[in-house]
Amino acid sequence: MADMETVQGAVERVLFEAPDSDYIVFRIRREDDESLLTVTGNGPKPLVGDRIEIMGRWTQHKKYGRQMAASAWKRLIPDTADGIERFLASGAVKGIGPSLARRIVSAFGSQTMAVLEKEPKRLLEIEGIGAKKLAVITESFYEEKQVNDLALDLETHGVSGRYAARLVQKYGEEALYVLTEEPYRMIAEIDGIGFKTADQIALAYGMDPQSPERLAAGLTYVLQDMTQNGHVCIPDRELVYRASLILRAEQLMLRDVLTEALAMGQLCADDYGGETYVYTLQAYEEERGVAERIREMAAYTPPKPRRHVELFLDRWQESCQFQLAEGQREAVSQSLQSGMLVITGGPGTGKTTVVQAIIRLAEQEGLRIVLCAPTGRAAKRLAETTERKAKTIHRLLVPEGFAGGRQVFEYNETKQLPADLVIVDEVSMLDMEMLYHLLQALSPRCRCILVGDADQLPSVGAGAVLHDIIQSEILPVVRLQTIFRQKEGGRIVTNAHLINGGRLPVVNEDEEFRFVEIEREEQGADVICRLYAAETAEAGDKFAVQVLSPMYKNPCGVDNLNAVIQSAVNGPQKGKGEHKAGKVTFRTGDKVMQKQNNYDKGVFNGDIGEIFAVQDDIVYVRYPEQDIKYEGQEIDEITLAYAITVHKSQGSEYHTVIMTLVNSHGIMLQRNLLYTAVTRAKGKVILVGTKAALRTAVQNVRTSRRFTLLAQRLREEEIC
Ligand SMILES: Nc1ncnc2c1ncn2[C@@H]1O[C@H](COP(=O)(O)OP(=O)(O)OP(=O)(O)O)[C@@H](O)[C@H]1O
Repeated sequence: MADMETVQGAVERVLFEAPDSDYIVFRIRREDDESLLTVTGNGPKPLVGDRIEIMGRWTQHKKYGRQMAASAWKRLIPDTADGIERFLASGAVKGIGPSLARRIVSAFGSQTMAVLEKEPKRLLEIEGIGAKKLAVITESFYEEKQVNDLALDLETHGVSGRYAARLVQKYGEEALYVLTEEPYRMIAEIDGIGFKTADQIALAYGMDPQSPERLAAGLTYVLQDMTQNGHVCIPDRELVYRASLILRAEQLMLRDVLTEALAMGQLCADDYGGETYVYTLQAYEEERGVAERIREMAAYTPPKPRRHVELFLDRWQESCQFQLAEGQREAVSQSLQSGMLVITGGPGTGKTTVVQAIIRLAEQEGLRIVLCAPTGRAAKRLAETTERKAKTIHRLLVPEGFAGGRQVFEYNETKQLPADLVIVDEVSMLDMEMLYHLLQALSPRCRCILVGDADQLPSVGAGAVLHDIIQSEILPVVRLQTIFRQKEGGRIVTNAHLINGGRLPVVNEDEEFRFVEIEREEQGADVICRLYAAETAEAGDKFAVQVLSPMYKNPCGVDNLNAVIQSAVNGPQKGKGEHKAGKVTFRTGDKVMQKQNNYDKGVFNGDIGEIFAVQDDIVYVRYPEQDIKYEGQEIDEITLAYAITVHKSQGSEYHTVIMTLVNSHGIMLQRNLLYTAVTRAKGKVILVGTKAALRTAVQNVRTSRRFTLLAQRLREEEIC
């Protein structure tokens, strides 16, 4: 381009770094005339002292005068002995630290870089460098050079150079080939590159926007994105339509590419009710596998218990000094005689009591019992209420890494769990993938009992398995309806049932269930902040109080609530450790939540802890079970958790729940969302918002439909 210029110089100072992008401003001293120059642009942050070459355009800043708006920069190999020593001492080349850098440069002077590049064997002359060290140094030097060259190439194509290191690490010398010929491979093969980035790169490197590779990658992206939103499959028309919007491509061409992908076995599809539903291979296998196993289990009738169940129940009732309700008796008597049984009921309807009785009976029968739940918190509670061991399904199956992008477990269809009865609690949180792996690991003679509340929000992962299983009517389902809990939490329980029945909760009759009305939404965050501070002070424990909101945005959304509460209860203070990560600043004392499962660290999506130390770019978090250290990029896995979404609160319990309900939450004002929020509280609920929003939430039974054919497969309807 005509007005582009190239300037070389050494970086003097980094003046500004944007917190949420790679935009930076820095100053260099030019090599040609020794003058200072301010450079602005997006790209990898150079180190002070780096010798760099900048490609850019001159601009005139109103206040700061003449600057260069860089479109790209690359690190140049330093050319003075001093610069080379600084470069080597910076750790840029593996195996060389400050003292070795000094020795090397004093031996080769300004020729050091030429030696490293062309005659690396001469490094053996230096004390402390043997054959092994030489190999490390040469390899690292070569890689550094490759990364640098590739970063420039990316930048000149208008793509951030920050991907260069990962690309070189994965593809080595093939990196440029992948960028130009097979860019969509990066989605599956490079961490942190999704469809959008790969597509940006592909287009920048000249990919035809209508090319079949691009359209196929786009279709898979839309399909996977739908799965992230809870769908197991998607009608082909909707898939093609959505993809056409994202890719700006013709629907007719997309349809051809879809037909080809189906013919090649890259995607799967089934027809039902005049509609074609498209699946990823994995989702297809899982849905069919789950349906097949459930049908087998439904057909299995286990041997009768040796003990007389009615007699057992009479004795058991004596020990707990109350009469079991009919539904509860039915659940216990069916428990050992069904291959698979569902027990569902709202809060306080006696599910735990039934599970305790079933365990006792099964123990007397000498059965090997396994207790599990979808999340760590649910498993922990199950262990507490039953006084037995309980694990997450994931831990129970023993993860053994990944194969072909899929989790592999020690227990599976070939090696089955040593169990005669598996009880799964909190099954509303169970998604298709986890249920698939669990069912694969059960032997044909193992019974399985699913316990949960079908009116809770569906799982975060894909599917609506509890709902589908109940709807299919192929398994015995015991519905517990009598509410037993009367003492603490009684008002919460009755109100939860009122909400679930479409009636307004009884509020402000006592301290247990309050409604704090606000006139303007802008007031909401301050009101909630004051309530949060007062409630945590009263409870003496910040984990006992949880603020919930249906969504992230808006003045009463999670993001703003966290910002307001954090600045009120844990603002900046001299000596208090801080780490800035994008728009959020984490401080010692902050309540934080893990956003995704991290099996290596043993910390899971939704786990809540407290930051107990911050050091540079290391954040230490104390969880109830263990302390975890987050370093560098890992810090992206946590977020502030003074307020969290209702979805993230699923499966957790708190003493006090403060929940916002305002009109701008719009379509998120849903009955099962409010019901889920309210049932998280054991001691107190405080709703903050408007009566109109509360009414809308109670009346709105519209929940977003999830595309799945599990119920139809279970009923063996015609699917082809
Ligand atoms: N048949 C019954 N008669 C009287 N009290 C009962 C009966 N069944 C259970 N309870 C009592 O009711 C309370 C709630 O029961 P339980 O904990 O089993 O319900 P739950 O459905 O598991 O509740 P949640 O889902 O809220 O944990 C307990 O104190 C329990 O002892």
